[in-house]
Amino acid sequence: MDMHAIEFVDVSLRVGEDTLLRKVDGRVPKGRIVALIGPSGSGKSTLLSMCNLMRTPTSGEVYVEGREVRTWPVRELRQKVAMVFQSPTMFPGTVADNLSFGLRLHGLSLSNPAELLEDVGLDPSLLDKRAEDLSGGQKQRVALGRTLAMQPEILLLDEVTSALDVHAKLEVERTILSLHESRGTSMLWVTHDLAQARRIADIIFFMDAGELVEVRDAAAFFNEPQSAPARRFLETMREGDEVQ
Ligand SMILES: Nc1ncnc2c1ncn2[C@@H]1O[C@H](COP(=O)(O)OP(=O)(O)OP(=O)(O)O)[C@@H](O)[C@H]1O
Repeated sequence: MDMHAIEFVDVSLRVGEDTLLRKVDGRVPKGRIVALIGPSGSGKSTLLSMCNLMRTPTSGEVYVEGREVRTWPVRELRQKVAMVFQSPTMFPGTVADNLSFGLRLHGLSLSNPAELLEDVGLDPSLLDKRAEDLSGGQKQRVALGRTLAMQPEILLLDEVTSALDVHAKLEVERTILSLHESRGTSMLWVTHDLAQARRIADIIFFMDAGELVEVRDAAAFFNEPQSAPARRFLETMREGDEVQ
């Protein structure tokens, strides 16, 4: 039995002259939340993209539930490992249409859209509204609901609250945490918000210049980062006003 949702083994990615990822080794244990943090351009989004075959390594392997990603049928993999982005795209049509979008691509329909909407903290009366008329926070919840309709076991979250105001950010964050509790979904969550990383993470992955420099228990990391780049990063972020 494999206890890891995702496992990176010596993963490198080179594009032309550039090395985007350098010998990344790390594990996302099943049912845990890993916050992926680090300076802009350090390779966080690139690392996420290796988990569902949006990109493939130049060398090394990525395992999802013990199976190397390149041996998964791509549709099956993307059902199991779903991604939510910073700015949710709403398709023309109603909220209900948007919730069932992924399932329809697989020739399936959504059995209980009202319940799904409640799961992401929205009122079922919104089902018939035009999705494009929703607020940013509501759109992000619909995007989450659309992803959850596929019943993924692993969620890749790429700065999913950074386009939201503080109130909507906390609400969406709480929604994700309660889904995590009820469904046990494993998560690899990129965030620029250190206060958020402290609130949500079991484990921290700290990246710098394409390397996964620290993989640590979250409390231990914030108490005492071990590497010089992590210490510098925490100091810079604490001086900035991004963190409240
Ligand atoms: N196709 C590509 N070819 C060359 N360089 C690329 C390509 N895609 C991304 N990069 C570079 O790879 C580096 C890592 O990018 P990535 O988006 O993964 O960083 P990030 O840590 O997610 O940054 P941010 O926090 O700003 O979103 C950046 O320097 C980026 O410019």
